[in-house]
Amino acid sequence: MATILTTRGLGLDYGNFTAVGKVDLDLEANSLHSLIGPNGAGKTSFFNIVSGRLPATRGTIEFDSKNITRSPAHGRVKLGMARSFQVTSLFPESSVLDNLRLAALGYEADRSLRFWSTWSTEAGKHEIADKVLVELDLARHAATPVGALSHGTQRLVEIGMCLVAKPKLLLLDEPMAGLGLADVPRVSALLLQLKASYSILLVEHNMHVVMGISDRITVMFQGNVIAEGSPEEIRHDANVKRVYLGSSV
Ligand SMILES: Nc1ncnc2c1ncn2[C@@H]1O[C@H](COP(=O)(O)OP(=O)(O)OP(=O)(O)O)[C@@H](O)[C@H]1O
Repeated sequence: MATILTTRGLGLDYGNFTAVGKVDLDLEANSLHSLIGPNGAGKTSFFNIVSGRLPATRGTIEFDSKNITRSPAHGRVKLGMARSFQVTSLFPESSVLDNLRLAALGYEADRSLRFWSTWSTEAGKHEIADKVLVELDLARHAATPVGALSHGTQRLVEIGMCLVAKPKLLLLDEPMAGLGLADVPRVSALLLQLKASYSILLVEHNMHVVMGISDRITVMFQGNVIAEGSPEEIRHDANVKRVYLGSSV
């Protein structure tokens, strides 16, 4: 299987503090790879360097066979990397479809300053938004204001706002956070469905979800990788149990 993302010795220091030491990670294309670990392990910092939000202090990142270590965040988006939006980036009074269309237009960075005037001519972008609506089974909510949706459905819209960029790799930061019990299976099922078409790197604290849907799991602790393997391997890893899982799974 092809590898879509490879990091070697990737690290990030905040001044004298090392948040990410030297991380080697290989993400197979069309797989769901989870990054887990206790609070402060460095997962979000790792996401920030992979997405280009923060520059790496050391190491390299290869994405889709290109060295992107020094590429700006928008360059990585153009190459096919998308990071999930937070709830706050949705327009609550606009409909689901309008939010998706705006996101689709927003990915055209060179058009961003004049997107209102090109609204009616952006048929291609509308088409992508329409497709994502169907892909996420949100068609019945197309005209509903996002603010009127349940948390779970809003989370699907957030993921949809990544998909309109037609990414190869989705970086999802805690998609289950804040969801009610009833919404968790719905969002997990969507992630399972998406890995047929996208590669996914997932940071998530819900261990039942992680163990149920991941192909591979990397465990971080104090900035470094302490284990990597299948859910079964991770579940039985003595070191991982000691520092993170305990008897929770
Ligand atoms: N801007 C910053 N400046 C200094 N230290 C930071 C900064 N951001 C994060 N840290 C520290 O870096 C370490 C790693 O934080 P990070 O948020 O990456 O961990 P995490 O694994 O994502 O944790 P969580 O599961 O709680 O989100 C923590 O000790 C944190 O306090």
